[in-house]
Amino acid sequence: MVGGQEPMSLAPLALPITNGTTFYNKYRLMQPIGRGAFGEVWLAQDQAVNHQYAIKILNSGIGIDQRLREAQVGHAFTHNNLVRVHQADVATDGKVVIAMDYFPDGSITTLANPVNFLPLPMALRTIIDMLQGLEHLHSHNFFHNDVKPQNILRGQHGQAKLADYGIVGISPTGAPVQPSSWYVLHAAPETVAGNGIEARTDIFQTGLTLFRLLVGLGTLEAKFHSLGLAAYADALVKGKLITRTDFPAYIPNAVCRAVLTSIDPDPTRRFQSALEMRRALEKLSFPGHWTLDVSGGLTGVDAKHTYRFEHVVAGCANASFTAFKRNSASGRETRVSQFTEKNLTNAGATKLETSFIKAVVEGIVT
Ligand SMILES: Nc1ncnc2c1ncn2[C@@H]1O[C@H](COP(=O)(O)OP(=O)(O)OP(=O)(O)O)[C@@H](O)[C@H]1O
Repeated sequence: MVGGQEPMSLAPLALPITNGTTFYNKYRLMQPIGRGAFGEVWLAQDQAVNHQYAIKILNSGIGIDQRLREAQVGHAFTHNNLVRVHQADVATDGKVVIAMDYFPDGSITTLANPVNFLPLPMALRTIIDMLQGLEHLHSHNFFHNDVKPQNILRGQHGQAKLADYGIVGISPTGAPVQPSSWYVLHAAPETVAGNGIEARTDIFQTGLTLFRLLVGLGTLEAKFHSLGLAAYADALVKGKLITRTDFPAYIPNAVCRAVLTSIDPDPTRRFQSALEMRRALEKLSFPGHWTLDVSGGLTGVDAKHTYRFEHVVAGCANASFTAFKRNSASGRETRVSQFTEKNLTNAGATKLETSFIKAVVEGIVT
């Protein structure tokens, strides 16, 4: 059970963190696989049972109890969508070493296309999976409080696994608790206002995570850098940081609404539970989506075709829009006459482009 009571033994030596170092006579470090604010993560071989683990080595900047709590939370739950911690220990130099399941595919951020977003079905699937992990944590009154793309790992069968329990809040009753810290890009209004974290705070962070998966992993960071901390927090609190216009045309309205509901500044207007949010997302299914091809152009994809378009502007009142679809099996490309027109204004061509993009997602291109 969580609560600082796990047995621990002191490792005899403060060891260097480098290839070949062996912790606790069994975890032999093989290669670094990631770095966070509080330490680093290594792939290690457990020489006793011949199995690979991810070893997180947490530096001594924060108290041992708090760092061990991360391990205790990760050890307390066994769930298909939560990363499991197997063991933890404290070295004599104060480093905390945590052994957890190793996921060779890393975080879902590795699936992003050249402009840093995930295909719509993959983004929705990831969040639906991850919400099941959150449901499990919430059912025990644990609030994750660090939901973000880097903390969602890819399991053996492609399923999303929520990781990193470093700033989890544990509530005896389910009431809000004060977090030890929070991730500034995803800070919910109630957290900024000093009212702590609760299950709906994780919903807020999940909404921002979904937004980043759909629109661009770096989108919030870019807003943060252009606005500065105070204006960014103010916009989040007022519900103005992300509006409908921040979503490109290839994100369906129902998905935009789900994101905007989950990041409503008023927790009572968000999805009220991870289950409610999951059920809402499970209803959203689209035959097509758009991604970027290697040359930087948008490419539509569905089960049978790929789609592209040419939007040519020859003068202020002389634009044309041509839509194409290519049969994926035969490779044959044809024009889509329903969405092809000449002698348009640029605004008219842009309108047709938006309609085509949406039609591909909704599967209504004939
Ligand atoms: N169990 C694991 N298996 C495979 N890769 C992992 C595992 N745990 C973490 N990683 C990789 O290491 C990276 C760093 O993880 P870590 O939890 O230390 O930091 P973070 O979440 O990125 O940052 P912070 O600690 O600042 O929130 C992750 O983004 C992921 O790519």
